[in-house]
Amino acid sequence: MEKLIIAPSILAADFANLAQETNMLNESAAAWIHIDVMDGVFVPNISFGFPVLEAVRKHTTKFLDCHLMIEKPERYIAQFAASGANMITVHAEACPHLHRTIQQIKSEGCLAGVAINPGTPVSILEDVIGDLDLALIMSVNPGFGGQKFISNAIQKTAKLKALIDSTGKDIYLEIDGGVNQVNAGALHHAGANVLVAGSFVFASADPKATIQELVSLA
Ligand SMILES: O=C(CO)[C@H](O)[C@H](O)COP(=O)(O)O
Repeated sequence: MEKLIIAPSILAADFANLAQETNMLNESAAAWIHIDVMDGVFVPNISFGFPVLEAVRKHTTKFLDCHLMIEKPERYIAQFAASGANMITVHAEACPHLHRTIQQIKSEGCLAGVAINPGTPVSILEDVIGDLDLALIMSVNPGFGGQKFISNAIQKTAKLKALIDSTGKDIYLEIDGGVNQVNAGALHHAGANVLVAGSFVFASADPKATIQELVSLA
């Protein structure tokens, strides 16, 4: 089966010890680090922005996967790119001109992703899928870590995998929210090749072993 990338979300990390948390991820089997940016408008929570991204970037050469849960993200793409993002993922629901925003991300030298909420159908991606480097299915309603996995995400993953395959291109298929050892195998089997995991990793007794456990599912 295809290689599986684990992207631990630092939303669940200890922010007072971010350097140590990042160093732990550097030593782990996680290929990516997931950065959850929330604006208190698109989602009912505020997380962090550029200073935290810059701080993590200072301590790692790993791939930084930035998930923007913000309204009209086109206002800030250049600054996220300059702050160290490798992938910038915007929400389809938050972009009045989605195609233009995807092109803007690429023009800043980053890979471009689009995320969809649990209530948004995969079909919304049909007309942009060929332009994407990554498509992300939210398996919780965005805004908070530690929520319960919505199992319908597994069927959505299979639908998105079929859409990606129809392009003939290599496009990452990422799942975010409530990922753990119980659902990770089914998600990978349905076609996901990037799994975000926040609380499952950081609340575990041995985060590096937990990451290795998820990677080993592939
Ligand atoms: O985007 C997010 C919330 O909006 C988080 O990345 C996601 O919820 C991961 O956290 P957990 O693994 O604890 O569910």
